[in-house]
Amino acid sequence: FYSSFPIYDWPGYSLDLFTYPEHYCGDLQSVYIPHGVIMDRTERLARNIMDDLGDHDIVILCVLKGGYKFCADLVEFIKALSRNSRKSLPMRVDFIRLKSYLNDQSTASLHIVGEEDLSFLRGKNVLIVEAIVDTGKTMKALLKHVEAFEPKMVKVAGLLVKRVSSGVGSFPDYVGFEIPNRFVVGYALDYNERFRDLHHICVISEQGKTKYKI
Ligand SMILES: Oc1ncnc2c1N=NC2
Repeated sequence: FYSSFPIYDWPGYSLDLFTYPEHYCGDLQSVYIPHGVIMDRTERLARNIMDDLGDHDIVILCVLKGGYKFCADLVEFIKALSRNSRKSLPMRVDFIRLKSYLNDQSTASLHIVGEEDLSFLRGKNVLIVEAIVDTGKTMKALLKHVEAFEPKMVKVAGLLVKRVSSGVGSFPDYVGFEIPNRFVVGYALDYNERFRDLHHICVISEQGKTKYKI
């Protein structure tokens, strides 16, 4: 898979080039992926998904909480394609809530919050939509859990992929951006529930990590 950033150690854009909430002043290091770029990449992923799955009936399984923005925007682009092209993709949208990070460390265990029964996936084509696949441990555990309900097919769309190439995890079928091992926030990605109200995907600063550390 080609790396989406030609130079691996891309530092991100200066914060002075964009707008972001005043209450995060000092808590961010750089704008890593501006909102507009996220949207343009998501639009192309929607076309790839439609090309592959346009003749299926699928269930979108949105992984909360971090995946809610990516999922909402991806579904909007798929809807736009379905009403403006010969192909259309009947979709149902369902949600699963995972909690796997404390501060910026994975807690390794897959913790499903709330409903664990996914029997509605039986015999269905499932597209799991997640904001970030880091080591891949969470996604591997989630795939095992989903497959136990015998879906017809399971595909994964991940906006960001970090270290899965060296980790235990499986590579998503649709990837927005491959990024180096930096802790990023924004576009619903959080650090201890903060920064979900940030438009762009940004690199958190040391001050931000300290300020919101639990
Ligand atoms: O960079 C990250 N930012 C937010 N959440 C997670 C990250 N990596 N794994 C989970």
